[in-house]
Amino acid sequence: MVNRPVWTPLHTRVHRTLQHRQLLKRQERILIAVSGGQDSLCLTKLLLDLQPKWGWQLAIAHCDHRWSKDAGIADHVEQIAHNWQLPFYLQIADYVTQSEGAAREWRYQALTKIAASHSYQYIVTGHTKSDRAETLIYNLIRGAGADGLQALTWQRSLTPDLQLVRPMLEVSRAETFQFCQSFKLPIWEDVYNQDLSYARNRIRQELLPYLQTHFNPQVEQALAQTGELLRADVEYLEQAAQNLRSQAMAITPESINYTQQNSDLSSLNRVVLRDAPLALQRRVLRQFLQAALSIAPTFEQIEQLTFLITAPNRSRTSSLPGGAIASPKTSFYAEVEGNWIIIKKTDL
Ligand SMILES: Nc1ncnc2c1ncn2[C@@H]1O[C@H](COP(=O)(O)OP(=O)(O)OP(=O)(O)O)[C@@H](O)[C@H]1O
Repeated sequence: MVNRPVWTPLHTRVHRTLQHRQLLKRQERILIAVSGGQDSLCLTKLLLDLQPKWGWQLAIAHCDHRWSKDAGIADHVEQIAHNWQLPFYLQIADYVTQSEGAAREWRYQALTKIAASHSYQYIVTGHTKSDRAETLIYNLIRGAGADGLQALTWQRSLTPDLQLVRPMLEVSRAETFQFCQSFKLPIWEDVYNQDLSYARNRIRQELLPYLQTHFNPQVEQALAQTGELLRADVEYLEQAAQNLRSQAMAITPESINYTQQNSDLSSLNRVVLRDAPLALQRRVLRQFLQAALSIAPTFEQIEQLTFLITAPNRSRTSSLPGGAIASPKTSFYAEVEGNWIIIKKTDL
């Protein structure tokens, strides 16, 4: 007789979320990113139990940052994969990453590499509603716009063939803990989670409990909802900005003239932008700078370009960084020529 998994309300919720949001397809090959902590263990158990309904092929991937305090986690996760009879893939960092940010970047690269070499179309992570609330606060303090505050999204493309999916953004950390307890899942206690020198940990352990006690007992839920509302707003605005940008960059005899004169530079028709709302103007200009110079523009750089939409002929920005296309001998700036805002290059 086949042992049916014990079904909980959380199983039903995640199953419905996957259906409703169309996050994962049936029969797909899915790589679960497992750190060994409560969230990714909870996710693995849920997907394993849902697997007969969806026909997925599941596997576990773990990234070893080679931090001394992490010694033993990789073996622990491998043992879990073995017990659940799932394929296990391990990537070990070539060198020890220092910052949280660098570790995260390496981790996503490592996961992408595993997925590409074993033909997985999805990587799933155990991010929760609590992570969403923390990320929102973290980015708010650093001065992010709506894009930073939408924080974690349900899915995004890592490469044209690979999606990152976060199926548990409506589940709280308290719930994943409860779930792991009730199924006696072997959680690895991450010692870094106690270290208050990491901003995220201080937000989780001090700031959120403070807000909960003194301002709103449901603060986590409220912040996660704000993140979700902003996610939909950002998606809509980005799409509208892309449409407007293609109009402003449409090839006309005038623009051909400019591109012939300056074959490597980009131009944008400012007349098309003039009557657009400021929110769209800023987004178009950010996309334009990103595409032309391969940079993530700052607030000030975007503001300088926004000013050019109505500025007199020949107005220009101060020097702009060249990102991937920079060399020590060149610098860039944007200048108004008639109806056009043009990115120009000067040789120093
Ligand atoms: N070492 C690891 N190996 C594999 N997966 C990991 C590892 N660390 C984290 N993950 C995955 O990422 C999820 C989030 O982990 P955590 O919150 O620690 O990372 P984070 O740095 O905040 O991530 P992000 O920047 O994506 O928000 C985990 O639930 C797990 O799915």
